[in-house]
Amino acid sequence: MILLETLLYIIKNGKVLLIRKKRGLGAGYFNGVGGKVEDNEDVNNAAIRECIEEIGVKPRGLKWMGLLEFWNYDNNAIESIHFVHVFTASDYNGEPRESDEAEPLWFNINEIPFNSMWEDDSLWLPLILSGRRIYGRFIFNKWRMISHEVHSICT
Ligand SMILES: Nc1[nH]c(=O)nc2c1ncn2[C@H]1C[C@H](O)[C@@H](COP(=O)(O)OP(=O)(O)OP(=O)(O)O)O1
Repeated sequence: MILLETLLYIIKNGKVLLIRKKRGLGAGYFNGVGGKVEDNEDVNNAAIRECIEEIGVKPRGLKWMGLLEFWNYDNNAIESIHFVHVFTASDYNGEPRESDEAEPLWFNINEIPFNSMWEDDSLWLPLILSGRRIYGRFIFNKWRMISHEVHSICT
């Protein structure tokens, strides 16, 4: 199963807006807003739509910050491969609100709750928050990370 997905981080006044995910893959973890790209949708529009659906705000000033691959094995068989386009946004319209999918919360950029996030996030999110574009590939077995690589993208 190959999946195309998005993640978006709104960064404003030295803080980043995360969600506590309430259901689906990674439920209970803090993460950016995001989800699956729909048929005939580009990744930018998917990132905007997911933000509106999950926390009720329209992000502005979107920047494409990189591509992450999450390969999840179940012993020797591939269970899923996720291609995730990552964006930042510098502003938004509306007021963040909770939905049945997500609870939005602001964190200082240097106080990200990595202990309550996906294992891979501490390896790449600080780079993105410092303005670097990246490519990363993370290999999991039953969603426990077994190897990783992270590269800056030359611009
Ligand atoms: N290892 C990982 N680290 C990370 O930071 N985010 C990950 C991740 N593996 C998956 N994700 C993110 C990417 C994407 O935004 C989201 C996909 O989860 P889901 O399939 O539950 O999506 P949703 O249910 O929110 O999407 P929809 O079905 O479109 O509503 O999880």
